[in-house]
Amino acid sequence: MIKVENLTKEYVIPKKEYKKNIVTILNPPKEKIYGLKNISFEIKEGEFVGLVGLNGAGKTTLVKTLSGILTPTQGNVEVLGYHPALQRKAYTKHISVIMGQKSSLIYDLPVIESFKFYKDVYQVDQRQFKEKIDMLSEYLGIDRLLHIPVRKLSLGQRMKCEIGVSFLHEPEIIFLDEPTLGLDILSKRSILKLLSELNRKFGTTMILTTHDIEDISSMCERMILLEHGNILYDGRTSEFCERKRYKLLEIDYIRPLDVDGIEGYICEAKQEDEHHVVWKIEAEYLLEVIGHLMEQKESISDVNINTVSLTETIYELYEGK
Ligand SMILES: Nc1ncnc2c1ncn2[C@@H]1O[C@H](COP(=O)(O)OP(=O)(O)OP(=O)(O)O)[C@@H](O)[C@H]1O
Repeated sequence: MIKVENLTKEYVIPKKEYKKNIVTILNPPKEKIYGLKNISFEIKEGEFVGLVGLNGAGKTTLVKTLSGILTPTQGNVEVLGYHPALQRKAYTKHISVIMGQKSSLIYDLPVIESFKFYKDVYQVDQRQFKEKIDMLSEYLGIDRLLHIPVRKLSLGQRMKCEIGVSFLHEPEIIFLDEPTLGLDILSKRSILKLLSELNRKFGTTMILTTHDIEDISSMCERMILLEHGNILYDGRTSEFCERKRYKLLEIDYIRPLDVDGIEGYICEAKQEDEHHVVWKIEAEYLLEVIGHLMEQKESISDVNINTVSLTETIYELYEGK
């Protein structure tokens, strides 16, 4: 459904600092910035993929390239058999793009007017439109919002309406660029849950970008982690979480601990006081370490296990720790 081969996207921008002379004044030098560097992957129909990465990782560049807004500098992008940037008009009938920072709704008019506008844009017939409105308002719980001007909606309510509008023409793919930006934790959860249900109910392929891996860990089976335009990880989210997750073992001890045979599993040891140490262990070695501690339980007065957040784990991965 989505096939990306050796995709590179460069931006050419004016150089900030350069020596001024007659040549450079007449022809100011430019520099290249890489949005994406030679990346390849495929996405199958019905997948819900999380695109994760820090600021500037290339998430928006990838979404814009996949949705036909940007043209690749090099490489090949094929979505639903289309070349998005070259066949944009025919292609956009099959997709929707939701951007957390931008609204596709008409700010001063009641929400229903935006639905009517997109009905005409996508040439949805009147009977289908009525059915869709009924179904979406019930599903998204937006029926009482339809007659309120967009400007009076909360961010969470607006996002539900954005999702409603984006489903009007039954797109095969929805690109969501940080749809939960600025939402409080409850609205965020409710939007993510809705998206996950819509993906399951309609089989719509969804590509969601976020900074926050915790957002996607429960709903996207697959994640692609980007860093400086490269793919750092592409695979099952659960596998990433299991493999990369760290545990913190807080140990209170009476006598010095014997770490023979397990010292290799302790990524970090923080001696908090004379009888209290915190070990950072990769989750997959936790049982072995606990087993080893059990053998010296007379020396130990208490052990607590905590989990390091996934976001923190990703930051460490970026920093190459
Ligand atoms: N229009 C542009 N002109 C020049 N450089 C750009 C442009 N858009 C993006 N870039 C650069 O491309 C790189 C990737 O940016 P992009 O916006 O795709 O990252 P992102 O992962 O979406 O970041 P964020 O989470 O901050 O939105 C960055 O170095 C950015 O400065």
